Parts: sequence; C-alpha cells; structure tokens
Amino acid sequence: MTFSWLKGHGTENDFVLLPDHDGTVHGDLDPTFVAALCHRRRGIGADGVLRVVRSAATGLPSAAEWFMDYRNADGSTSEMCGNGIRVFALHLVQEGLVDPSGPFLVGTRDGDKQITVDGDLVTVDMGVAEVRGTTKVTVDDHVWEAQDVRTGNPHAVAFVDDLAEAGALTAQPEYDEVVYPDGVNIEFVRRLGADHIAIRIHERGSGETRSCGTGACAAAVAHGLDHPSPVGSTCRVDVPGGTVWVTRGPDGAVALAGPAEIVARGEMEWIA
Ligand SMILES: N[C@@H](CCC[C@H](N)C(=O)O)C(=O)O
Repeated sequence: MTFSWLKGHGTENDFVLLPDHDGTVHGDLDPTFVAALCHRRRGIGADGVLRVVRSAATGLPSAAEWFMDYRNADGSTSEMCGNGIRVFALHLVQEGLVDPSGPFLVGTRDGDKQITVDGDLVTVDMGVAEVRGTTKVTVDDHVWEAQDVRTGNPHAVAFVDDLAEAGALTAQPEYDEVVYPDGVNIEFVRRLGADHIAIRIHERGSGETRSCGTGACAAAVAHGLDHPSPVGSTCRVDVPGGTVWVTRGPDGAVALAGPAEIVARGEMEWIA
C-alpha cells in the first residue's frame, strides 16, 4: 500500500504527518507501525506521528472539522501535543484545508483548541493549566521536588541551577506512579528572569526531545508560582531546539506561540 506523508517540526520537536482525511487509509493506527516509522535508525525518525483526519471519522467528540490524532514515538497516544498542533495547523493552512484569515479549531483528545496562524508563527489557546501540588522526580541518586502541572497531558516540573544537572537523560527519570499512573513528561527548568526560562524535557513515550510545547506551558506556569506576572504577560521559554512563548490568560489559561515548518513530503510504500 502506498500513502502520502510529510515531515515537519516545531522548534525541532519533529513529526511524521499522515494525511488520512476520511480515516480510510490508516484507520486505527497500529502502534508497532508508528514506532517503526519514528525509529531514528530503522525508520524515518520522529518524536511522534500526527494523523490528519476529519473529526467525523474518529468517533471522538469535537466540533472542529480536523482532528490531530497524535501518537508518541513508541506508538502510545497522548491527549495533547503543543508543538505537534502547530505543525498540524500549518499543514492545514498550506494545503488549503482551513481558512487562515481568522482563528480556527483543531480537535484533540484534550478537546478542541483554537489556533491562529500568522506566517510560520502559530499560536494555540491551550486552555487552563492545572497546578496540583508537589511531587518528586529522580535521576540516579539526585532527587528534585517538582510541581505537578497538567496542560492537557501530565507534567512534573523540576527547577535546577544548571540544565546539565539532569545528566544525559537517556533513561526514564523515576517518578511517583501513584500521582502519574499513565506516565509523565518531565521538565527540568532553569530560571533566567521574571519572564524567561530555559528547559530540557524527557517526554513520556518519546524520550528526551528538543522541545515540548505542553511542557513549555507547564514550566512557565510553575515558574509563575514564584514569579507572578500579570495576565497578558509572556514568558520566553528557551528549549534545546529554539524558543517558544507562553502568554498568561485569565483564570489560569495559557497560549503557546512558536514557529512551525513542513520540511518534506512524499509518497511512501512501507515495506519493512
Ligand atoms: N511534544 C509534545 C508532547 C507530546 C505528548 C507527550 N509525550 C505525552 O505523552 O504526553 C508537545 O509539544 O507538547
């Protein structure tokens, strides 16, 4: 079977996009296939897969025409992906599938998100970030207190003096499985100013990545607990793959802005 695919990234958090508009090409994506596509040595290589499908074809509740069916590199699903949805939205615009002259909705497992596209800068209303309290994360013998923040998906945010403190991050840091029964994304955060932080991320299902949009939002919100800023203020978040911006909205809502790019497209026959 041949099918079309694209490759894109948002601050080097990279994705294979699989157009499947009516759900007839890939159906319920096989996790083994997703993991094979994403493998950095044996596949195309990506942090995740974005299946581009009409909401009506998913059976999931959404008022949006288009649904981002997101998968991690290991084939698992997640509720939300902040970089992926920016890449997804840019793809919809480039293919003429949405009207970019105003905001439009994209469906996700975390509900519908409002998107605004201005050139290659894509802004997502991420909704309310929920701060649940403190937890712990551990790498080798080093234990950090962390904030439990939910930005559609689960995050543990630990503050460090130096991003190298977290080590190579080649293995899953330890976390409290009672707090996070479905796994967790972990951010290590260095404070650089009242509205400026730098982060490293170990993602559930994908390992260390060059960026994480939901993680940037979680980190900015956790930083804001000690550096409160007014509604409308923007926190700059430096990630290994670039910079994204998190703007505080009313009542705990946040908006994520950053670049997105589609870098390749083609037809593929998967023969492995
Ligand atoms: N890279 C993403 C987050 C992807 C999902 C995450 N790994 C999870 O399992 O929750 C982002 O940009 O937000």
